[in-house]
Order: sequence, then structure tokens, then C-alpha cells
Amino acid sequence: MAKIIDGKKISAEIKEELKNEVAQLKAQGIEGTLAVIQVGNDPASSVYVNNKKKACAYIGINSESFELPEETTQEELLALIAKLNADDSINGILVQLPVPKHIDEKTIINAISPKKDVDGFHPESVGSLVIGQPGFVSCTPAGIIELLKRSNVTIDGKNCVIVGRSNIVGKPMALLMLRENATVTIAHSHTKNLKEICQNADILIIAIGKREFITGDYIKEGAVVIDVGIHRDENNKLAGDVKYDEAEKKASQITPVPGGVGPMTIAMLMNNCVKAMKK
Ligand SMILES: Nc1nc2c(c(=O)[nH]1)N[C@@H](CN(C=O)c1ccc(C(=O)N[C@@H](CCC(=O)O)C(=O)O)cc1)CN2
Repeated sequence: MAKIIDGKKISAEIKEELKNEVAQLKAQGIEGTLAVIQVGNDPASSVYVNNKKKACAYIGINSESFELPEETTQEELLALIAKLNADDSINGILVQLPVPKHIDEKTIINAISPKKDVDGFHPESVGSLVIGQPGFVSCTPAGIIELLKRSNVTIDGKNCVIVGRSNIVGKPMALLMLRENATVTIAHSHTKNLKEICQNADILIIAIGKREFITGDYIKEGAVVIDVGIHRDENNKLAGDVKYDEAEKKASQITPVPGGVGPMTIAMLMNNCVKAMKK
């Protein structure tokens, strides 16, 4: 039976560490303020945004909330971002994704100042990650690295298979695993022999957005399995991209859903906010 990688516990530890760091920065007169923008009222986004504001309050940084109606135009949103970019009292800006369909996500991401890009989505932040320069790193992949390190998983020299190639998770995840000296394979919807490729993974990271797609037979005996998916059924029950009951019988360590990768996304956002305070 696999050991559970407890994202809730690890994220709480990280937030505790950050709380102490913020207290020290405040003692030097350094304040932090995160601007949190939500357009529309997608229920899941509202939960995440609220949790981000609570995390800010917990570690001791301010949050300024901008709850904009669904009909907000792209120009209005860009004008708000420009105002926040120019506001010296704001060190971090995030726009909760997804944005409504009439707004172009890329245009919005590109408009946020790279100096305040605590989500790590701006091309300049991604470019820094590619060439190994310091910068903001996308929160979910950064959280996965913390989960692995704090669970004493050796990454160096291991075969890591990442299923999913999104800009937010799959691609930055691959770069971070490469930085840790793993041998990295990215698989996606056009990959042939997906099952065989997954069976070769010492560390298998799944971010494909398909409920319980990865069954036990995809997993090598003793592999570490990281499940990034979150799916809610009609009874409000959460599940990941991995069929947990089967995977836990094969894996040596595994993240649950809920309580695995999800909470780490917010802990690492707080980590980026503290980085922004120091800039
Ligand atoms: N601007 C951003 N938008 C989005 C991001 C992001 O990093 N920046 N990531 C996701 C959503 N997300 C944070 O925003 C997020 C997702 C899930 C969790 C989480 O704690 N999940 C819990 C389950 C919670 C539930 O749904 O009941 C868990 O897995 O235990 C936190 C943050 C997309 N948008």
C-alpha cells in the first residue's frame, strides 16, 4: 500500500515558514499586498480566490480584492491591470483563471508586470525558467517539487513522465524536473503507447483533466504518483485523473485528491508573494 503524500500538511508547514519570514520583513518595514482579480462568479474560482485571501491573512500579507462582473470587457480588465502595475503599494497581481470566453487569456497574462507576476504565467517568467534564471515559477508545478522533496523522493536520475502539456502545469513541470536532473518525458493526447510510457516512470505526474483516466495497469510497481486533476461529480465527490484505489496498490507514494497537489498551489502562491515583497 502506498504512503500518502499529504499536501494539506506540507502546505500548512510552508505557510508557517512563510508567516515567520513575513514577520521578519515587516519588522524591517517591508509590507506585502496581493491584488486578486476575479471576473465573473464561477463557483470553483470563488472558492480558490477566497482561500488565497485567507492564506494572505494567515501569513500576514494584505490582499486587495477586485470582483468584476462577468460582462467586464477586456479593455476594462486591462485598464485595471495597468493601474495595479503602476501602484507601488501592490507587489503581486493575479487574475483568477479561467476568465470569461470574451476575454483573451494570453493578452491578460502578458499585461501583468513581470515584476508582479506571482502566478509565474508571464512569458518573461516562463523564459527565466527555461534558461534557469531566478523568477516566479508557476505555483502548481513548484508545489509538486516541494511535495516530492519534503517526502524524500529522489528526483536526480529518475525517469519522470508528465502526462499533459499545458502552459500552467505540464510544460513548467517538465522544466522543473529537468532542473532537478530527472530524465523527462512529456506525453499528451497524440502520444502513442501512453500506457507503456507511463509504465516506465519512476515518477508519474498526471495533469490531463480526465477523471480517473490512469488505472493501476499504467503504473510501475513502486512508482511515485502525483495527481494534478480535480473533478467533482453530481454528488460533489472529488476525484483526480488517477483511479486512486488501483494506483495506491502499485505506487510507493501517492497524492490524494483532495488534499494532495491542490493545497500546494496556494502555499506556493504565498511563496511567490513573499519573493515579490523582497524584490
Ligand atoms: N490565476 C490562477 N488561476 C488558476 C490557478 C492558478 O494557479 N492561478 N490554478 C487553478 C485553480 N487553483 C488556484 O487558483 C486551485 C485549484 C485547487 C486548489 C485546491 O486546494 N484544491 C483542493 C480541493 C478544493 C475543492 O475544490 O473543494 C484539493 O485538491 O485538495 C487550490 C487552488 C486554476 N486557476
